[in-house]
Amino acid sequence: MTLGRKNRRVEKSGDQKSVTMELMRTLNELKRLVNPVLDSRNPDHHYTLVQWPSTCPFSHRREVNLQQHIRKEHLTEEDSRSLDSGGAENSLPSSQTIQRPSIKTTKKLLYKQPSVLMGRTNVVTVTPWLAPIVWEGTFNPLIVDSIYKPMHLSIATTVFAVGKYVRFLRDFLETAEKHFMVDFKVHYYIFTDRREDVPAVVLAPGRNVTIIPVPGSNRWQEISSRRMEMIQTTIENQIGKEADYIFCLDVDTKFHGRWGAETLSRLVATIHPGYYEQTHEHYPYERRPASRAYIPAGEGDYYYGGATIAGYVRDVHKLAKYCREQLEADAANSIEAAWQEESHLNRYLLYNKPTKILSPEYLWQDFKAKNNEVQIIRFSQVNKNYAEVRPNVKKRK
Ligand SMILES: CC(=O)N[C@H]1[C@@H](OP(=O)(O)OP(=O)(O)OC[C@H]2O[C@@H](n3ccc(=O)[nH]c3=O)[C@H](O)[C@@H]2O)O[C@H](CO)[C@H](O)[C@@H]1O
Ligand SMILES: [Mn+2]
Repeated sequence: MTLGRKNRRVEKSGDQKSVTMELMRTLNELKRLVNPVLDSRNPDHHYTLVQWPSTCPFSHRREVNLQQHIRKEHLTEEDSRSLDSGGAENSLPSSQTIQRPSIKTTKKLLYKQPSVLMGRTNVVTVTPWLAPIVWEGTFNPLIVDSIYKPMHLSIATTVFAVGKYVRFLRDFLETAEKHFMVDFKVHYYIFTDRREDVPAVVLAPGRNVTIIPVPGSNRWQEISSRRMEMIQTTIENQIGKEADYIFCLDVDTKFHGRWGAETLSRLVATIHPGYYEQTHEHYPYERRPASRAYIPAGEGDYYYGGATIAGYVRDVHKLAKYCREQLEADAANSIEAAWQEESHLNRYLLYNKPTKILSPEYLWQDFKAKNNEVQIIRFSQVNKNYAEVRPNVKKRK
């Protein structure tokens, strides 16, 4: 990313001095907006005075004006698009366009007025970095749908059904058709070594399935972990060109309630239902410094489940690539993290905070009784006979 050559020097006359001071202050703000585009300490970066409309005070409009100026004068169209999509490092083809919701409803809606004083009180609904934690009662589905449905988003959904886990597919797909991203374009990518056992499930219009053959394995840990590599490569080869958002879900699950556009964001993680009442010293993070998934004592926000990861395709690609690389580095050192890719995921999310968090409503376990916090179970792991379905046995979590 380079700045235009034409603006090389600061041109200053007497009464412009205070304006210059103000501009200098504004530069700091600007850095927040366009960082790493502009850095006043960088000798390669230059700034110039811009004609300011006399009627325009230094108010909220300055941000808009400065952004427009920078876009017009200094950024290529591609840079501009990169900023629009969060400025994240992009290893995907630039043809991938990511739509962002404009907070605009297409028609007049009647709904209960939101309050600034009343809301959920028995749960925390925002993280300390101001990402929402999605619970029943924190969003109005009517408003959410009216914003997102007109955007005609494409949602990729990956699910692995390797070996005996193919038996979970029918319930997964049938319940997803009832509850998961209803009225959206959903493309399921089913990774399996048993193509002939994939059930034929009737899908709503605009929804389809692609089966991707994968090898079997005699270690469930390997099957679970290898998902990261396959998600990474399938995004590079196919999903990156087709979808706006991606969900990566466990197959030994069923949907029981709405899972809609309230779950869309740049990087979405789900709180694991087994640990949300505990503090981080009790989380099953990887505690051996020899593993790349290591999280030292005293650190940690939440414990995230490996069963649901979601977000913009490019952000999930970055996460999957990271986990794959860490898993491979560990394997080269003959170490396997406590909970395989879930351990690496937790480390990644500690240092790359999710932009939205789904409460345990979105990842429950059938053997757990519902409690006061969880007013609705939307998605839950079915009870399974581990010894029977897994190619090798390991104690359950
Ligand atoms: C609730 C939750 O967060 N679950 C996570 C947890 O245990 P789980 O007990 O949920 O792991 P699991 O046995 O469901 O395996 C994870 C997923 O891998 C696939 N699979 C696994 C084995 C097999 O023989 N065939 C097959 O297809 C399948 O899609 C399954 O849903 O820890 C795992 C660590 O590795 C994963 O992070 C899971 O997502
Ligand atoms: Mn599972």
